[in-house]
Amino acid sequence: MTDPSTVDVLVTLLDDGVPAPSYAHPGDAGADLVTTVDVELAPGERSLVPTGIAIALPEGYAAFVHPRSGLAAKHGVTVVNAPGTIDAGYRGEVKVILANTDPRETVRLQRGDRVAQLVVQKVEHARFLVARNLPGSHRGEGGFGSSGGFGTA
Ligand SMILES: O=c1ccn([C@H]2C[C@H](O)[C@@H](COP(=O)(O)OP(=O)(O)OP(=O)(O)O)O2)c(=O)[nH]1
Ligand SMILES: [Mg+2]
Repeated sequence: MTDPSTVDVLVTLLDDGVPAPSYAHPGDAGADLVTTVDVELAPGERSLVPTGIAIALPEGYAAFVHPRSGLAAKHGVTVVNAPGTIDAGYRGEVKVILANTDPRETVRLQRGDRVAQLVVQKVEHARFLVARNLPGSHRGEGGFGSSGGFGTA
């Protein structure tokens, strides 16, 4: 497999001992983010978690904070606003809004744990052209399960 194309992103490390984001495997889409603090999440609780990094994305890019599937599957930990959007112009600390969806178990995360992953993507800016009518399409206005789905289809 060939490696994905790359883009240079400047990172400042705001916390000694916190690594720059890194990809666990060469072809991974997401670079792991760690928490700089210990976090305890009771069932249903959420927390704004610092990652110890700030980044400068080139114009025309954004980064998206995604949950990690292992934490989600094993512990019910997710990112509330998934995917969180990091704008190219944002220079503050990247933070992750974690929540514990498990109905019973408290989750304890430790400083240095990888809690989310950052996906860097090219983004387009739209010119929103106001029109009275939109061109027809096969789907039309159908949505929200119009193509069938579970059980009663
Ligand atoms: O998961 C996230 C989401 C956002 N941000 C930072 C970077 C982003 O550029 C900024 C604003 O995010 P967003 O536009 O989603 O939040 P908002 O509620 O619209 O705030 P604002 O009025 O500052 O745009 O907050 C994070 O660090 N983590
Ligand atoms: Mg905003």
